[in-house]
Amino acid sequence: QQLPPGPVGLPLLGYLPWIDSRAPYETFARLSRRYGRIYSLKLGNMLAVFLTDPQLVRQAFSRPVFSGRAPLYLTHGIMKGHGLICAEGDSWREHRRFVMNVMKQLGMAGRQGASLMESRVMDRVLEFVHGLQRHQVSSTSSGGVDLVPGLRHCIGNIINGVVFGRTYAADDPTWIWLQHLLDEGVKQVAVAGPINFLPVLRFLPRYRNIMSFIIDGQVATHRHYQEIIDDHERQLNQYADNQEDGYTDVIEAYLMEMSRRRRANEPTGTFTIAQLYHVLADMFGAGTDTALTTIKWIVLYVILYPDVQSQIHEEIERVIGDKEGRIPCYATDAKRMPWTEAVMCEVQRIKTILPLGVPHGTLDDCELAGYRIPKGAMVVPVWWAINLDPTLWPDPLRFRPERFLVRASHGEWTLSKPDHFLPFQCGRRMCIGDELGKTIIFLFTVTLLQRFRLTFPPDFKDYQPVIGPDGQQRTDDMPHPEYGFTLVPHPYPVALHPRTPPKSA
Ligand code: HEM
Repeated sequence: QQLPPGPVGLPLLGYLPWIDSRAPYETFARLSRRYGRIYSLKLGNMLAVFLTDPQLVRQAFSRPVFSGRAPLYLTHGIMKGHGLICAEGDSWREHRRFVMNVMKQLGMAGRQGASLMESRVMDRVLEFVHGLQRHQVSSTSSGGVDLVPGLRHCIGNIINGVVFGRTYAADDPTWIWLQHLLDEGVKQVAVAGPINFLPVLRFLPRYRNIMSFIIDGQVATHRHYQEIIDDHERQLNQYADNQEDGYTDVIEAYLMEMSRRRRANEPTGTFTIAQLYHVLADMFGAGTDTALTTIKWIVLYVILYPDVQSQIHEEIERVIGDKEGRIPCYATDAKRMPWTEAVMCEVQRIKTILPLGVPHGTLDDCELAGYRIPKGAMVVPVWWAINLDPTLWPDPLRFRPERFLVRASHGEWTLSKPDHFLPFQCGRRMCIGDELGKTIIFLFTVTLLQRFRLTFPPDFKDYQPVIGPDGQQRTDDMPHPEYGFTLVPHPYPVALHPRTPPKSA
């Protein structure tokens, strides 16, 4: 059997010199047009296999042999396969099962936990919109507001509550530092990308500084996590008799599991404090950046498409109401708001925040689509190509939420997500925070639009709607997004026009 076809690169470097460093996803989407639905190339010494057919991604990611992570320097060399995102084998299996169960018990996963998840998320959503309502006068008259700091603070605190059992005040210096580390860390990891394939680069001064930043940041965060863990241990010792009452966050659950194993004379196995640090960092990083980035794109698109925004306003008015000020509820309102849901899906399609997904790795030699895939290969689902494939999505560069709607037998529009729409990936490693992520995105977006009409401030001209030759508005030549771990829109300010008088202003 042969390897999948693909371009030949240079010795040692492989195809690295030809990759567009600002938009690698464009390079890999372009290659798929030449080599088809599965192709391979060398990145440094590593064989990378690219999948641009969603059926092939489903097929591969459902198989145990494809459930590893690629042996990148950052995941295997720095993170040493700890935590959840970088882990493989028994440690990954045990921790994934454990964390999914904890999320369920905390009401943060699955429909059955809807009400608890709603209330935790909604507290932070209200904090966010109340903060905006206090600033709205200056925002419409001047250069607008930057929604990102408030969003990052509130979304971060949702995850903090679940993971660490604590939230921070917006001006808490520790919190400002933690957010900076995440933000900067994501950027630096992206810049350090080539080290993954050519670890020798880490000795060059440019990369040495980045590696120091990443490693020092890791040591400092772990030190902070240890203080939080110590607090939890003190609490648990104090209330040792009531441990059957259950836990309220991931740290507590983890410590209780370690103590249960010790009392039962079971080996603690892969459950160690070092491993806990990484699980906490993974959940904080994976949960905050993804949801925040998705909301940034949604807000941008509803500003660029005012008619789309008006239709969301109409739906909010009809289902939730503006005037009485009832707060939205994901569990009951989302299914009655197909247009709003379709807009969110269409944004996730047209601006895939993980255009190269989260790559997997092969744990053994195997076969896919008739080709030989060796052990230790990196397997990359090219969502950028899949989500813009004209055979799956007609006129893919047009922003058309209608593509996610079908007319039901009773004549009403309902949401319909095709099988090839997979923003949380699929199979054995599929995102464990999908329900929480969807709840956060829905509640922040809908509550914001319930209270405000959003535009750019009059003097902001970075984004201009472009009308294509067919007379339809297009957005394919908007300012270049920034690509790190996620694809982030070029920053923009927002003018907030209140739709209902704020109650307490
Ligand atoms: C819009 C929001 C989100 C998106 C688009 C998203 C997307 C993804 C994707 C594509 C993966 C890779 C799956 C794979 O390797 O096959 C992933 C993994 C993961 N996600 Fe999310 N995610 C989101 C929110 C969250 C939240 C809120 C959490 C939890 C706090 C979370 C926790 C994780 C974890 C722990 C993994 C690693 C799973 C594993 O390796 O077994 N995610 N996510």
